[in-house]
Amino acid sequence: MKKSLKEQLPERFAERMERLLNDEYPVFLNSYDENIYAGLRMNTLKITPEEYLKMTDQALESVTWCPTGFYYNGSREYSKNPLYHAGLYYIQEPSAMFPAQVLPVEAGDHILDLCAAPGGKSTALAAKLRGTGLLVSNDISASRAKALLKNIESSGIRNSIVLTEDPKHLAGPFEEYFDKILIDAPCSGEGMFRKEPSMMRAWEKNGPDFFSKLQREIVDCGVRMLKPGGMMVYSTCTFSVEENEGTLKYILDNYPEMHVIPIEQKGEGLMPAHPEWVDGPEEIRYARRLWPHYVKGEGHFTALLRKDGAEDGDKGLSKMRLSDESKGMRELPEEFVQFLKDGDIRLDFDPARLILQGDHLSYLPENAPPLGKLRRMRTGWYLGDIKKKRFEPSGFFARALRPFECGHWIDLELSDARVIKYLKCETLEVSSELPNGWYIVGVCGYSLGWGKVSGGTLKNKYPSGWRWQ
Ligand SMILES: C[S@@+](CC[C@H](N)C(=O)[O-])C[C@H]1O[C@@H](n2cnc3c(N)ncnc32)[C@H](O)[C@@H]1O
Repeated sequence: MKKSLKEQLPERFAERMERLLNDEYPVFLNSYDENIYAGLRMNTLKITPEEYLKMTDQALESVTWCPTGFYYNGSREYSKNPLYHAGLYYIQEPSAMFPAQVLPVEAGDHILDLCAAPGGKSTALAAKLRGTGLLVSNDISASRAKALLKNIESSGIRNSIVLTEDPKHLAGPFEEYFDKILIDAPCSGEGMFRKEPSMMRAWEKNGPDFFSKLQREIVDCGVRMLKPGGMMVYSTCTFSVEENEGTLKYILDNYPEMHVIPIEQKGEGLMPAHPEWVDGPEEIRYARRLWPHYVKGEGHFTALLRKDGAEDGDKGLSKMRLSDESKGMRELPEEFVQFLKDGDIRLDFDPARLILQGDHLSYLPENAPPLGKLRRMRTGWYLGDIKKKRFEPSGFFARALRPFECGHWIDLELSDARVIKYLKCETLEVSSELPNGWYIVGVCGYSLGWGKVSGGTLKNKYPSGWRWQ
């Protein structure tokens, strides 16, 4: 007979939890018999929750600790919905919405998401920035960062840089550079055993001892990169004391300028952390534990910290120690100008922020830092390629455009069969009256990608890697 989830828990894990939770342990254990919760978070760069709820008859219940988050029934319908493909919402485990919600983001902030793949928290932080400032999303794993890049691009985020560096290589050049930092640390994943039972096997190989050491190395880098007066979120999806209260105690012991501060965001079932478990200072209690027997979500831990010192308001200007090898342009390339004119694109581009790397034309976020030789996947808004004296726009360019920014826009109703055909990269029939040229194909006013019209037929330019399966 197949073992229940409870019976599959690693023995050492079960023993530790029993010791930790005492009388509460049986209730905690029973949570493994309960269903997991599926969540989605609205991408407010594109739509507000109110606008989305008006558009749909879906029954969505609010996540109490995230105003843009909702529970849904877990049906595949949500990931097969063209509105999902248009980047209107991100599918995210409800407890995982808490850390980005907790970071108080202000317009113009320079934010670092240090362990960012696959981008659940980066996409939320970008939405909070509302197109201002800069988001640097980093993950040490280049393979995991591919998913991060796709999520950033399909969410229509223009002001981000995606790096794949070891945090140790970032700490020097970005010393005291960031206003806000989120460290959603690699961890032993105990809080995810119910959702992803395969993590139990991984835990047996590398558990809390392994991860708490790694977390300390990462937070050392994070603290260095935080400006005086800046704020940092530290989060994990594990229960272990070493990786949660233990890492906070490590930060407080080693960096007297860092303090754990109260989290303003309220929500049902959020519980205080436990300084007494590590014989640590009382302020550790401000951090929040999300236990599966108290919240409608998986296990998580989140702390908000502040570094002493006054914020100087001088966002992003710092002692960067890298040379700038990607200089902006003096004027817009001819091919790009022609494309903007033909596609009736109503945006002003500052040539000094345009960079050409090989064929790739990108638009840098305002005051983007020089990156020297740091390993990167994207520098800003990747617009397209200049090839054979022509500009070929990227899917990312399309995704971040809104109807009032582009006159050549073919908008389809959700019920139009051509929407799915488009997402499957098929050719579409369009009105023969449409002048030839590049067009955005949109659904309900939200951009999906490019197409090229010629004599009543639209040649599909949807990125093949994004193809509807
Ligand atoms: C919990 S996951 C991050 C999830 C992500 N924040 C999100 O919301 O989608 C932790 C990430 O840390 C990355 N990681 C592991 N070791 C790292 C290190 N030394 N520096 C930076 N990232 C690291 C892993 O590749 C993994 O993607």
